[in-house]
Amino acid sequence: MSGEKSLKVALLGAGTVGAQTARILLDDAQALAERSGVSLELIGIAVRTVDAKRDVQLPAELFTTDANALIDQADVVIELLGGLQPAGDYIARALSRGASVVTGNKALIAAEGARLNALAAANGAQLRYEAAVAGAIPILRPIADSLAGDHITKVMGIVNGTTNFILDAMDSTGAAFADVLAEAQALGYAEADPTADVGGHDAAAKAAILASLAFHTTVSSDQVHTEGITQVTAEDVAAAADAGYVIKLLAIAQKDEAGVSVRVYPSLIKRSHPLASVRGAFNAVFVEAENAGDLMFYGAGAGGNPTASAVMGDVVAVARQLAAGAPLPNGSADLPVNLLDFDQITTRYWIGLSITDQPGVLARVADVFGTHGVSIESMIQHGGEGSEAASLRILTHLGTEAALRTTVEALEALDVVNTVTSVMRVEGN
Ligand SMILES: NC(=O)C1=CN([C@@H]2O[C@H](COP(=O)(O)OP(=O)(O)OC[C@H]3O[C@@H](n4cnc5c(N)ncnc54)[C@H](O)[C@@H]3O)[C@@H](O)[C@H]2O)C=CC1
Ligand SMILES: N[C@@H](CC=O)C(=O)O
Ligand code: NA
Repeated sequence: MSGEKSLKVALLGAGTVGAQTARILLDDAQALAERSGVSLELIGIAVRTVDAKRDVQLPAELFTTDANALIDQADVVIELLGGLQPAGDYIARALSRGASVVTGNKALIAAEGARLNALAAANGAQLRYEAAVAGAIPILRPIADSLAGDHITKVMGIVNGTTNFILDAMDSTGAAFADVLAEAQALGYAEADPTADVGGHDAAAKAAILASLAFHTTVSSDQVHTEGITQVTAEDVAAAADAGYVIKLLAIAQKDEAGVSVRVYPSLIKRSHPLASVRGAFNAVFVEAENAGDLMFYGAGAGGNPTASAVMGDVVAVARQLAAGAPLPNGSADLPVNLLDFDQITTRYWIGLSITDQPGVLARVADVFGTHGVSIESMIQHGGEGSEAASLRILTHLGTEAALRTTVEALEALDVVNTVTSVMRVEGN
């Protein structure tokens, strides 16, 4: 396709992100042509319903319900439908005929990225997905290109806008999470099925993509230890605040001599930590590399316009490469991965207990921690006077997940413990 003065662009989907992408393609056509070295002609938009109400007024003649016919005429296909299918088949169809693809579909890339990347390479096509991780933030290209001469050891960040929006509102207004979720959905941050957000699966897909690129390997979302925020209560948020912490859903990909660990869970971080000030639907990602040291990337992690910006950045990158007829860069996603068992991970923990307040109870609880090799940093008790139950929040020093699991099991079996109300990790310094 090199040497063409115009590239035919097919858009699949005109939802939150697709509609804004179409707007930019149409409104900024001249600037995009100048930056790409080739003009980008939007030849059609595949949708389910041609006359559905949309966020942006778009020319009716562009709409079609025949995605396959549209893909078969395109040089570049932008997939913004979401979900594994039919998005996966559409992308494979495009790549198989040598058309390049830009997508924001983290669920699909985290599940089938290796196969689709191989298909792209085999057909001389490009597959780009900057929008899939942390919305508008340029993070995949910095990891894959700017840091290609370094060794990344850790990527840690807030990569889901919906859950950050919810946790931030719970922290600043004391709201319960169900009340804030509807607002995040209305603002276009949430996935079509918001359980992907609140269950941590969206962040897990992003963590898998980050780990794959950072460590030049293939990690899929089902290899990511995943916990969401559905169990986080207003009481947890308030107790964390009292202790000087804020709760954030973190995605962490880490590599050392022992192996690679990729995990997503709600974590306490100190209020003075830079991630604590990431508010609303904003995202932030820390990258640690051997030579570069610490880097931080921050910006809008969700929403139509920010995500469309990342999509369009990829479209221009694809177009430049096609216009130049340059050979595709070599990827290096083929190193074997030694994924650590989650039990081997070491962090600090914050454990909430409802206890029967009676003499000697604290000593018995402390003894359980000691017996399982988890050392306590601090213990805070609330309530209990004049009533039977008291709440206890315990912060530990470093311990393994295996030790934590057996500690929690032993606590649950203790007659003075009514329930273990929460178990969270503490991250950052
Ligand atoms: N909304 C956001 O903030 C972000 C979204 N993304 C990703 O971008 C993609 C699109 O997300 P949104 O625009 O938010 O979703 P959306 O649900 O607003 O839009 C998707 C559109 O595709 C249409 N669609 C779905 N299946 C179809 C099919 N088989 N044929 C024709 N049309 C079909 C839907 O009717 C809907 O209009 C997803 O992969 C999502 O994960 C990525 C980053 C941020
Ligand atoms: N639902 C996602 C959208 C962007 O990836 C989020 O909330 O971050
Ligand atoms: Na991004």
